[in-house]
Parts: sequence; structure tokens; C-alpha cells
Amino acid sequence: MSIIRLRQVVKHFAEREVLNNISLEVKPGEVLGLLGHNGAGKTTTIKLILGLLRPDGGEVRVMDQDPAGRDFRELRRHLGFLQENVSFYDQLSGAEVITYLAKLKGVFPAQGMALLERLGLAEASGRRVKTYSKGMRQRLGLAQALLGQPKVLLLDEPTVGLDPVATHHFYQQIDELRRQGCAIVLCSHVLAGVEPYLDRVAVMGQGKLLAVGHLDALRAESRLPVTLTLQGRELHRSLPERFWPLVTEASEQQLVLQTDVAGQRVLAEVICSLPDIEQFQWQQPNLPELYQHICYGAADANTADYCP
Ligand SMILES: Nc1ncnc2c1ncn2[C@@H]1O[C@H](COP(=O)(O)OP(=O)(O)OP(=O)(O)O)[C@@H](O)[C@H]1O
Repeated sequence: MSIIRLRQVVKHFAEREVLNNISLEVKPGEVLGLLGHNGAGKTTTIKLILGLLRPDGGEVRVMDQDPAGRDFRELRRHLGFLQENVSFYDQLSGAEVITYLAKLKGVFPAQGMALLERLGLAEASGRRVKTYSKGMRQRLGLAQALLGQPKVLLLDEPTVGLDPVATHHFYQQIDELRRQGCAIVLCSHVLAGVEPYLDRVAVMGQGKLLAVGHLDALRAESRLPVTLTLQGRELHRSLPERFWPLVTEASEQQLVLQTDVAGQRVLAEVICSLPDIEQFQWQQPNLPELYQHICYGAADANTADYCP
């Protein structure tokens, strides 16, 4: 059963329609990557889920309730939110910040301290936040988002400015929350490396939902090329004739074949047909390529800079 449900949601700011007929669902223990260009409508969608905005049309339900309805305070105890460019009272220590925020959320301060410990901030908890690095601030931001063990976690650009190790550590935490059954919506422009942590993606463009689904399903729909690179001496000499239309490169040491995702099973047959393969590499379209394809179709790579 879905914990977040948006049905045919429409949102206007003044005369301008910024969300057009958005329908989305997220289940417990699922991470949905909400992707899209600047101004696509991701933050507006998150604000609707948080109940900070009301839809002009359609319906938003979180745990079967209206997040902007009369009982919003009770519901918000179950929501965690890490916004882009999180900022705190810089003169306070990490411990003071988390204690203050825990009290605001009606949570025992000890839970806040335990979160600082879990996120590796215990030692720095007595230091003023203004002395924290970007990564430490993000971890403090995640700690506040996790106060009260939320059932729904909304993350808006959570890894901007984090180094690769800090980003990896951050996603490990997200993985653990997913295993605990938390429903997570993650907005990010940083697509490289995020793929293993997403169960499904929703791609928005100009307020519309361009695609939603499991990555493998979106890959298959895209019909983007899959490349098989084989290494071995003179492999091309023993390649059965029926596979030759797939060959894009053949040399003494290397054979490269390409097909689309939907037809990639044939590449397994290629591997079985060749006895002397020393190494092989099977390359599927990655998330940035898939995103590019969904947003900009077959247009050339330069159009990726185009933000409607
Ligand atoms: N309070 C507001 N008043 C008027 N227009 C707004 C308001 N908030 C957002 N918008 C407009 O709504 C559209 C969607 O904005 P939103 O912040 O949801 O996009 P986004 O996908 O989160 O973008 P980004 O990746 O840049 O954060 C944009 O055109 C933005 O200018």
C-alpha cells in the first residue's frame, strides 16, 4: 500500500501552471528518485507532500491523510525533510541545535544525541555549527530530518557539496532507512552514482511527469543501445554470421557489438557462441543517459544544458 499518493495534482502560482496532472505513489521501504531540470516542479511537489502548499486540483495523501488538512501537526511528526542548502543557528553547537529541534518536534533530546552519534557527529557535537564543514552540516541536516523516526523522508538535493566518501556514507544511511521501511523521495541533479540507491525514478519536465517506473523498465522502453565489448584473440573469426549486423568494431584483440535494451538477450547468445573470450564488459545505459533520453529524446548532448 502506498504511503504517499498524488492523484492528478495541479498547482498554479498566480496564472502560471507549475504542476500539470501529476500522479505518483511511493510505498514503504521504497526510494523514489524525483528528477528534473531546474524549475521542473520537484520542490513544489515536495512542498505539497509536506502540506506546506495546497494543490489547486487533484489530491495529495500521505498515510491516507491530507498533509495540509486539519490534523497536519500530528501527521508532520511522521515526516522528515532535508531541504537544499540547509542552514542552522550558527552560534549554537550541534548538540544545542538538535536538542532545540527535537523539542520542537516533540521528541526526547536523547534521540537527537543518538542520531548525532549514529551520523558520526558525536565528537563535534559541542562545537558551534559555524565551525562545521559542508558535509558535517548535511549530516546535522539529516539528523534533524530523522528526528521522531519518520515514516516518510523527503530529501531535496541532499548531497550537493559532499565529497564522494561523504556522499557514499550518506547513501548508506538512506539504504538503512529504506530497509527499516521508510518511504523516501530523493530530488537530485547529481545522477552519477545514485542509481543503486533508487528503486524507481520519476522524471519531471515543465511541471509534467515525463516518465515514472523501475529503472530496468525505463531502460527497456528507451531502446537505448547496450554495448558488449569482448576481448580475446581474433574473436571475429569465430563469430557466427547471424551476429555480424550487431558488430560496431572488430579488431584482432577486440569485438564490440551493440543492440537495444529490449533485444539485449541476443548478446548473451553471442557470449555463449564464442569459446575464447578472455574478458567481457556489458554496458547498459546509465541513469544520466536515461535521464538525457527521457528529457531531450534523441537530441544531441548539447541540448542537455537547455533548461526550459
Ligand atoms: N512561491 C512561488 N511563487 C511563484 N512561482 C514559484 C514559486 N515557487 C516556485 N515557483 C515556480 O514554480 C516552478 C517550479 O519550481 P520548483 O522550485 O518546484 O522547481 P524545481 O524542480 O525544484 O527546481 P530546482 O531544481 O531549480 O530546485 C518554477 O518555474 C518556479 O519559478
